[in-house]
Amino acid sequence: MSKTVLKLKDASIFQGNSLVLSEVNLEVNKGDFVYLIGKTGSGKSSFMKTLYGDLKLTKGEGHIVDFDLPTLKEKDIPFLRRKLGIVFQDFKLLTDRTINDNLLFVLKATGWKDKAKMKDRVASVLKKVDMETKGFKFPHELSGGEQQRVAIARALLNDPELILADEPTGNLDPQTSIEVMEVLQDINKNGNTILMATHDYALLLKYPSKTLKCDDNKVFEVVQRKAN
Ligand SMILES: Nc1ncnc2c1ncn2[C@@H]1O[C@H](COP(=O)(O)OP(=O)(O)OP(=O)(O)O)[C@@H](O)[C@H]1O
Repeated sequence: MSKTVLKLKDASIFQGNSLVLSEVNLEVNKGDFVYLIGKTGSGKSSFMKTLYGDLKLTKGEGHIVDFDLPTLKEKDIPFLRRKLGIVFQDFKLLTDRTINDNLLFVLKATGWKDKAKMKDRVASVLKKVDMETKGFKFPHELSGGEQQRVAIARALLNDPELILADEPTGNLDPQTSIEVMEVLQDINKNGNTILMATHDYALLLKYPSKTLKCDDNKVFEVVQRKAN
């Protein structure tokens, strides 16, 4: 049986006092690629934030990579995030240092000590996203698509059990979106589990996969018709 990396049962997601999503039930298993879609304001980001501990789960049950969300303490959040790889729409690279130093910074912050192993790890994740020759560059010297590939490499550093990608192609043109999507597809084929929020329906059609939709304060699975 495949391992469950995320499970929510009758969960409600709030922003302050306002209810964003209710009766959320879902399960993501190891190796899955799952889309989360829905129009602006439907709750995709709030949903993602709940999963990485930025919003508290106050109602219902939630379990993610061996962490229990309702009882998650502030001090547990860094440990939860070490088991997750998070990719944002706006890349969030540190602009004052090179790509290599961006990645080394994360390794240092997550307890890595051995310099040679750190260097190898950085080279290995950059290779996975086809950026192994660009480590010496600064973020502003890279295109948006390249920066996002680096952000994906950064998410892979600690071998995450689940990658949460919140609109990873939201700032990219259609062709570059496809290139970034190819990277995500590749790492999924290599065994990484991915939950990706998007409003890019073209990507869904091109790369069909399990799809959850936020609408009317609920999350439900959409059955995609396969193109003949
Ligand atoms: N920090 C906040 N404080 C209060 N309400 C918020 C906050 N962030 C979002 N909301 C509200 O929560 C609801 C869901 O927003 P959310 O950002 O999760 O939607 P979304 O589907 O991710 O939208 P988008 O695609 O525009 O990012 C909206 O009604 C929004 O106004």
